[in-house]
Amino acid sequence: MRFLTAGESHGPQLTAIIEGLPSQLPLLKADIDPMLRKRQGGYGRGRRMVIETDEAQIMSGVRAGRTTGAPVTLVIENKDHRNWTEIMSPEEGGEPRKKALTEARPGHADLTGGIKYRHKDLRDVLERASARETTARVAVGAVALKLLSELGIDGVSYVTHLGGVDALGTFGWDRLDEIEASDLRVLDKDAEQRMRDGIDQAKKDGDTLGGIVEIRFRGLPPGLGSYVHWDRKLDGRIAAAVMGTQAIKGVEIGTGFENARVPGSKVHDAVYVGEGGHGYRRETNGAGGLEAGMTNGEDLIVRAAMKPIATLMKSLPTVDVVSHQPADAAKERSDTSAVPAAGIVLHAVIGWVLADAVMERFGGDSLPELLERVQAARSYAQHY
Ligand SMILES: Cc1cc2nc3c(=O)[nH]c(=O)nc-3n(C[C@H](O)[C@H](O)[C@H](O)COP(=O)(O)O)c2cc1C
Ligand SMILES: C=C(O[C@@H]1CC(C(=O)O)=C[C@@H](OP(=O)(O)O)[C@H]1O)C(=O)O
Repeated sequence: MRFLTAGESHGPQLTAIIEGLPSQLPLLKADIDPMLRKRQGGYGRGRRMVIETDEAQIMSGVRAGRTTGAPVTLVIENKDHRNWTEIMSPEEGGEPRKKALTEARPGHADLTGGIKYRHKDLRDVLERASARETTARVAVGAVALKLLSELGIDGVSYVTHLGGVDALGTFGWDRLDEIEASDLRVLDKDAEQRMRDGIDQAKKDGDTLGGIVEIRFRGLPPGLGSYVHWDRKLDGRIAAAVMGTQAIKGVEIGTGFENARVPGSKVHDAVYVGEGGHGYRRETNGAGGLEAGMTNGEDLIVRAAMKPIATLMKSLPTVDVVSHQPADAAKERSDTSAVPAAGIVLHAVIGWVLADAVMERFGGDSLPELLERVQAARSYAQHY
């Protein structure tokens, strides 16, 4: 499968085209919109999220609630565009240049993007670098998650750290409702309050905060991805999708970094004969569900570090790219922290990688065909 996204942060809309979905997949707008709404949430987001009420329009590839096998086009309107029509107009004229942004923000795409694409109004850079684009990837990911759910695979994201405050890392699938009920997506009420206080303080100080999110999937059949060639390894493909997300600066699978500190006997997950004498089971999951670039049937566990937002109200020193004089970095309207939202984005982009790996391994032009093949592979693994 493949997809492309297009659209600027303050342009009229975001567009995504997905190609390669099987036919007969039940798909409604209602399968996509709740995830878009979740991505907008989280304590610490800026005023833009009050303006937008993201919803997807399905413009092709679906009839009567089922995919046809043709490319699926998704459109999400930018409600804020009405305030930016002159500035974002594709027509020539003086108006679009009036609000030129020239004080490059350290940590954002501004300076290098300006040099690379020869822009002196850095708005031409930030409009596409902006994480507004993640709306389109979440819409695409929601479709991928729908496909996975038909195969009995689902996932969740939650926050384990925000701006110096740790939340409980332990997780049980029975606590899903608790995660969804928290606007910081944490399981620990005490930590949640301290995170909230930290965000309030950062906002007062004109500063920003980052954090760590964990994403888990369950129900994955063994053997997605492959060890036979580097670019087919699923851990690499997941890491690329995670690192390809705005502001993500670190990724870990299972107990990744901790593994470097302890002996192998404390790292690797011993294998035992499965329940009733069939199949296999493990009692630990340090591998995070991946061995040699393949799913091993255990839960997939991915952790990602988000840096603090680059736009600071207490500006960092920079240089004006037109006057070439020292300046304070531009103050754009911005989030103070967007860690829970990043978790939703990562849930979506990992969902895409998994759905893509499912289609690659099992193929099938229609969902019933795909289901038969997945079922056969699960049964084979059970009796291997
Ligand atoms: C959900 C989400 C919201 C974000 N909101 C902002 C924001 O309001 N202001 C900002 O400067 N950066 C924000 N970012 C991060 C920037 O888009 C990102 O730092 C920038 O594009 C530079 O890319 P890099 O951090 O990956 O190097 C956000 C990122 C995510 C994932
Ligand atoms: C629009 C979104 O996030 C934006 C991401 C972003 C950035 O620089 O990445 C900057 C801000 O844009 P604006 O100046 O329009 O408020 C965020 O609001 C969104 O998440 O939908």
